[in-house]
Amino acid sequence: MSCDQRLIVALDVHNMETVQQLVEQLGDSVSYYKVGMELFYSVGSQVITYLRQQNKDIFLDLKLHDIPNTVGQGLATLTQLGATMLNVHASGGLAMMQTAARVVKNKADEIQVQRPKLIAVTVLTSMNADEWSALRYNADLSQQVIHLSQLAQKAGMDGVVASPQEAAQIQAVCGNEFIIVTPGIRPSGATIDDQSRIATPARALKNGAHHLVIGRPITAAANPKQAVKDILREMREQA
Ligand SMILES: O=C(O)c1cc(=O)[nH]c(=O)n1[C@@H]1O[C@H](COP(=O)(O)O)[C@@H](O)[C@H]1O
Repeated sequence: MSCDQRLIVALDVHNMETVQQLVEQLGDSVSYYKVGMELFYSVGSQVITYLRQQNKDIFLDLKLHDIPNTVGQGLATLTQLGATMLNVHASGGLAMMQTAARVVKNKADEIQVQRPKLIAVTVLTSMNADEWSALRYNADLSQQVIHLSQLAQKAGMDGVVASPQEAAQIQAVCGNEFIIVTPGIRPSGATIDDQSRIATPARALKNGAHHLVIGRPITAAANPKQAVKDILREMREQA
């Protein structure tokens, strides 16, 4: 089974033993993994070292959201770990994202490594219309996702994290080169869990997503390797 760079498997587990079991089991069928808060806060940078040794690409998803200086200093350290992609929250604002982009570029140049891609989280895929209106922003949810995508592009981000339901609109306003990463992917019949704005892998790709982030439908499956196989087949049918 060949791998597909468009699939990013979210390693939302909290020890190295489980990581190694999953990565060994999935073998060559998966080349790109996401390390998020649960795993990074539990085991630290050893998981990045391990995945690099396995020649895997890594999306280090720590969703930084703070004042520009703090985010910049945090990213300067993270840039040294060797992840393929890092992220911040777009709602941290234009100045914060500009600082983030500048710091990552400067640090990568300084230590002579490939610059990690830097993307911005728009509105979390777990959020539905009711929850959104309780936050009392002026724009409606999808308008806000598009607005934050444009702001991220203006700040020099390489792309955004958004739901597959907004991907087509983002592509229309930000163009094909702007990376769209979509979690909230559920193959038909899968448990929805805490996600809200979801789509199938096929629909997400049709809408213009470059990368699909998929966690529990694979990691909690009785047979994760078979789950990947089924998802890759569906993705290829869309190619
Ligand atoms: O930045 C992310 O990766 C992210 C953003 C978002 O809006 N929604 C979202 O679900 N994610 C992450 O994507 C993964 C989705 O996992 P599953 O719901 O298990 O497929 C989780 O690791 C989330 O942290």
